[in-house]
Amino acid sequence: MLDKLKKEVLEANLELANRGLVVYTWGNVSGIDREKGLIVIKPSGINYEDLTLEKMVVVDLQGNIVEGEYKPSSDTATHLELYKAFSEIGGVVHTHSEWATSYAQAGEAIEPLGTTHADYFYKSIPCTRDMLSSEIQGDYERETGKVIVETFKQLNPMEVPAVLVKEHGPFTWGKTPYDAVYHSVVLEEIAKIAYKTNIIKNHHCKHRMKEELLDKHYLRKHGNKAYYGQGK
Ligand SMILES: O=C(CO)[C@@H](O)[C@H](O)COP(=O)(O)O
Repeated sequence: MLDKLKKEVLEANLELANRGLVVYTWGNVSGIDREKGLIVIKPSGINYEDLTLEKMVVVDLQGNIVEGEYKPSSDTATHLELYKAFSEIGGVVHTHSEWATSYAQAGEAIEPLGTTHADYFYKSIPCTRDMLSSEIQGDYERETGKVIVETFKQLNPMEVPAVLVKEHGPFTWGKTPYDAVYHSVVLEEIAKIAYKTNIIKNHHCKHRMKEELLDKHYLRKHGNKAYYGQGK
């Protein structure tokens, strides 16, 4: 059952690892067959290199295991909330990738700073609000999904296919599991570039080496003449 989707989800999980977005068993990818109302997701706690088609887990939209010997990812309830709320998505990814997770832990959105961002995400990439104690103590993963959906009340999830869950990490989505992984890879790059852009903007021109040291080294290497004087 769902052999094609299982293959897509397996390959998407392996792509996540190949792209260096996950360490050990962190993160997970799922895909949905909307006609059947079934979701294929990574098994919980299994290393990426040990993943096989047979180990993929099939659940229904209530999270009941329909097929598979392993426990579904501990984030399954979050994935399910997103599939229920975002009708156009076909795949969901969660990672703890370094740069996007750093923004999530800091509780900071990633603002659009250049065309690289704008090519993939229309507006800021939001960070969710603080979770309430009742949400944390309750079904945290389901409540995480509901808070993500709440964050997108005024946003189109197909225009901004990513979110930073505060004090946790990023979730991305797309029309297919591969599409969702693609957005995770792009998100990580954009987070890295955004951080470095902000560092440059806040610290640039505040520092310059000593002029005499610049002169001494450059002129010593270039025959005591500035390039224009070498006549070459
Ligand atoms: O966010 C978390 C833990 O903080 C999870 O995503 C783990 O990183 C992976 O859990 P499984 O998918 O293996 O249950």
